[in-house]
Amino acid sequence: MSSYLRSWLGTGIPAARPSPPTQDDIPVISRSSPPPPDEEDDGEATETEDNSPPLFPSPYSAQRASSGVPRIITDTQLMPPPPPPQLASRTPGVSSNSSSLSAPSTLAVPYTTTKPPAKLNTKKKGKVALAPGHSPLDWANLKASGEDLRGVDTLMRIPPSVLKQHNKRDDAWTAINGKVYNMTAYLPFHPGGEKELMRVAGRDGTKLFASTHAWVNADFMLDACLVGFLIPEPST
Ligand code: HEM
Repeated sequence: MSSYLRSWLGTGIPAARPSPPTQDDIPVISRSSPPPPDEEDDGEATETEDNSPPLFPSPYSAQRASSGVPRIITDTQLMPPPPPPQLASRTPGVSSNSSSLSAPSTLAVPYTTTKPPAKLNTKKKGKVALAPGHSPLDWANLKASGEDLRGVDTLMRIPPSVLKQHNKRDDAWTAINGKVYNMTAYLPFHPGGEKELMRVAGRDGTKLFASTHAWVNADFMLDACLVGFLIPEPST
């Protein structure tokens, strides 16, 4: 049994010992311990309660006598730690691995924090400052007011030649997706400005409208301004 324990406890302990420990090398055990086996033991429990666990190895075991208290081998003793990374000479975001084909170092600073942000398209997209009382909400209120924004009594079939005549600021029509709108009242409400809106006055503005803001619902914005439907030019 003791040889088994010795082999178990001896795992990882350097084989070469300077000299076998003497009795003086064995640590003094100061706590109350069971009497040595050669002392008399009447087998009765002691009166004071002793809840301390027995010492291991047993204070009088051959194991303790021969080798002293076994050393506890730590992981560091078994396997030396890796060499420290060259933190001082490290360039943030650049892998210390020289191979360009290798995977990026996990210590590398995330790409997003090292790369300067791509230049945002700061070019003004053309939103203009609308005059007071010409916000989108004001336009919605004007539409709902019931005021006549069409300028015509009935919906018409409008050929391009007729549309072309309504190309002035005070009389501006345009066709979008086959519907013709009188956009005169809307001009000061247009977030892109009157000038841009006038580019489609008197003509089919479907293409320009869609390429500028396909997300805008022209049918909803100008429903109160509908004057008719675009038809092909009648042949003469
Ligand atoms: C005739 C129908 C049109 C209507 C109902 C209309 C409506 C609108 C609306 C609601 C916005 C605000 C969009 C937003 O904030 O997302 C807007 C912005 C704009 N519109 Fe129009 N628009 C029309 C035609 C045009 C045309 C023909 C042009 C000419 C290029 C144009 C140029 C612009 C521009 C440059 C902006 C600012 C875009 C931005 O800020 O991103 N619009 N328009």
